[in-house]
Amino acid sequence: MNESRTVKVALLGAGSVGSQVARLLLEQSEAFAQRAGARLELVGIAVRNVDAARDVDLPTELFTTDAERLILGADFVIELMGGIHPALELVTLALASGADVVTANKALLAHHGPELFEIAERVGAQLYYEAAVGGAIPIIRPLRENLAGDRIERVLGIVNGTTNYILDRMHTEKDTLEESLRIATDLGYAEADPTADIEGFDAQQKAAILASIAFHTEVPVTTVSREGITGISAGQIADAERGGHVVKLLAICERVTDPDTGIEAVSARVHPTLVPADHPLASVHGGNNAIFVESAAAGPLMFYGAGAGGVQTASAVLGDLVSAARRHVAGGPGLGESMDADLPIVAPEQVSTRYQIALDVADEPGVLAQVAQQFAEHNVSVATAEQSVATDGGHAVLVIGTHTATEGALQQLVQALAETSAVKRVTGVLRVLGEGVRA
Ligand SMILES: NC(=O)C1=CN([C@@H]2O[C@H](COP(=O)(O)OP(=O)(O)OC[C@H]3O[C@@H](n4cnc5c(N)ncnc54)[C@H](O)[C@@H]3O)[C@@H](O)[C@H]2O)C=CC1
Ligand SMILES: N[C@@H](CC=O)C(=O)O
Ligand code: NA
Repeated sequence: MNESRTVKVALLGAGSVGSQVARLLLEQSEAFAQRAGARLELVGIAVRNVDAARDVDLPTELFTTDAERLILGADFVIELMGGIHPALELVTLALASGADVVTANKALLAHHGPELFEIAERVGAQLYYEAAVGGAIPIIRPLRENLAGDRIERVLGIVNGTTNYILDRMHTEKDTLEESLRIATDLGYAEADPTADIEGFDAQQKAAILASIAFHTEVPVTTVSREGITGISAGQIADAERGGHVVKLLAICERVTDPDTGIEAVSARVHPTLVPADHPLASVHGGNNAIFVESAAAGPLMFYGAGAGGVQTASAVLGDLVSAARRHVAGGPGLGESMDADLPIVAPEQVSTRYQIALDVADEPGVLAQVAQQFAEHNVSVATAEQSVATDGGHAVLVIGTHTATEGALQQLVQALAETSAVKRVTGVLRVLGEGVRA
């Protein structure tokens, strides 16, 4: 190895993740030089305001507002600004100029991945993105490299640290969504606009990325059905606990085979899910993430750890940088993205799962029969039913668990229930995680 060689690294963004990447890159330059076979010189950090206060002390002379100029003088560009614009234009510029790019930007990859990978392939540059899914957890490289010789059936888990932190506090501290989000933001977990977290857009983007790699199929982010956690009430959390569950926001990506035709397709979705309290996913606390991968030969694998946080995510970014630098020094082609399977995508209404439906109903005879009739008419089979009188005594609460039903049938059923005279209100609909890691 020739550590006297130097490669130039430009950093875009010095927020929660970027400031930690810069600090570690400066503090551990000797160790990185040994591992990469070249000195990784941080030549500049592009920010919006060079005088802004920062959590980490970094040499002021590194800061610039001229991102384009910085990029054009670099061998590697680390993009940690977030958002689509100007990240898209800057990453495009970097790749087109032949620089390898490391990014943690799932929004950018989910919306513009194919065009960026195409530019990278055309010019022989590399685009690395381990930090974009699961923060510090190695999951992109295992899917792209270690499992490239296997057939993946399902990727399922918790992929957003902010919402896991919030739901965890709603269970354990009986805290509100708003207060928990404030703390998650202070901890550096949340996106610049936390709507991305709580409405499930961030998890949707991650699901699109995971499904694309796992099934060798371009899965557009718009085909991933999404429901966030803003509709989850303290009452639903209490009901979940009474029924031996916890509520988790899950991303579920699976290969499904039509039993009649044998045709395979991909389904990807994100929604709050009732997880049995003794399931491993129920023990994933705080900002942690956990992702199960089920594959034909390897069987079930679980990836667990810090899914958000500045310094934790910096680990994944720097791992990519060292890999990229080694390839740069050693030469040779990097890994290509293989989207050759090109499977069709399952329409959201055809996805099957189990549900739990909570209803406020009139406390009078004949109600159960009316409700049961709606289930029968919509071909949704009842697995469990529990009725209790509401604390105000004015009505009854009915919680019904279903056998597996399609999303389409479920939506029609919920609408019909809402219009049934005995039903005062449909208070909650949650999907239920099935046997093993299935949903
Ligand atoms: N915070 C976390 O736990 C994780 C974040 N990510 C991703 O990493 C990226 C960065 O996230 P954070 O560090 O949390 O964001 P942040 O909001 O804390 O930092 C963003 C930085 O980029 C700079 N920036 C934004 N727009 C700019 C522009 N137009 N020109 C120049 N500078 C600009 C900001 O001034 C700030 O320094 C995002 O893509 C995020 O989704 C990924 C995994 C975990
Ligand atoms: N906002 C994201 C950050 C990491 O991807 C999250 O909370 O998971
Ligand atoms: Na990761």
